[in-house]
Amino acid sequence: MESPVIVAIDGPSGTGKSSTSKAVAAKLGLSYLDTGAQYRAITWWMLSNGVDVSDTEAVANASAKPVIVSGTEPVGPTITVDGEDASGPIRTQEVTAAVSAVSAVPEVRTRLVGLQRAAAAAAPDGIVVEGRDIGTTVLPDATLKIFLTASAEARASRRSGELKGAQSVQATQDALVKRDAADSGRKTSPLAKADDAIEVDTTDLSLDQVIECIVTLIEEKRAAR
Ligand SMILES: Nc1ncnc2c1ncn2[C@@H]1O[C@H](COP(=O)(O)OP(=O)(O)O)[C@@H](O)[C@H]1O
Ligand SMILES: Nc1ccn([C@@H]2O[C@H](COP(=O)(O)OP(=O)(O)O)[C@@H](O)[C@H]2O)c(=O)n1
Repeated sequence: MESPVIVAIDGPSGTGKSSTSKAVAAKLGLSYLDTGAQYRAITWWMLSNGVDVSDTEAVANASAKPVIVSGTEPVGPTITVDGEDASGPIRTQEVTAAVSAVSAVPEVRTRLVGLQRAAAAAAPDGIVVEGRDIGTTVLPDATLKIFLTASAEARASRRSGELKGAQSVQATQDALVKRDAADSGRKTSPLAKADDAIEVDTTDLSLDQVIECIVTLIEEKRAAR
């Protein structure tokens, strides 16, 4: 039997990681894990339980408490915190504004990286895992590593399409750039391209083109084994 294929997809916000990873996993019959959703989930728990997210020690001390479970089916990924569906509340702007501070705390990362490696090891046919440090830290031996990029303008316009006018494109772009800087500048496994990752600039590509490109790269890797 073929050994499971492990695909790491990293990159800044709005480059298309989630949409591409889900579609690629569904096409190839692989599992799917959104690690950003896990960082959002732990952040939501901190905010809901009165933990001051700017207090690193308080966040570290609470980091083992929430029970976070991710469902890895690409057509219907799920996330629960202490048994409660968290898929809606983790997408609020309040969580988005706080997540970089929480995800910079080493104890939070150690906890979630453990869950992420366990999910990859448990995937029967392989998995597509998306995030910021999958190729560099979580799964350094991945079969294929992709680093997605896109201009800040393209990313902001994609995101504000999703927010349906709740925020101006400029405000969305400013918030994205600020979060990328925090994620790239933190000490513990910052957002970074692994040396052996393939960079794909999605600025002028359609979602279908990006999906096709990654499916082809995976098939090439499989054929070479
Ligand atoms: N290549 C692309 N061209 C146009 N829109 C895209 C492309 N890739 C993704 N999108 C759209 O951009 C938005 C953000 O994509 P998403 O997959 O959530 O990015 P990320 O996970 O990197 O933050 C979504 O609305 C998605 O449909
Ligand atoms: N592997 C990962 C994934 C996300 N994150 C953090 O989680 C946040 C939210 O990730 P996300 O993928 O949901 O963000 P979007 O790009 O979808 O808005 C990021 O801004 C990072 O602070 C991380 O630190 N490491």
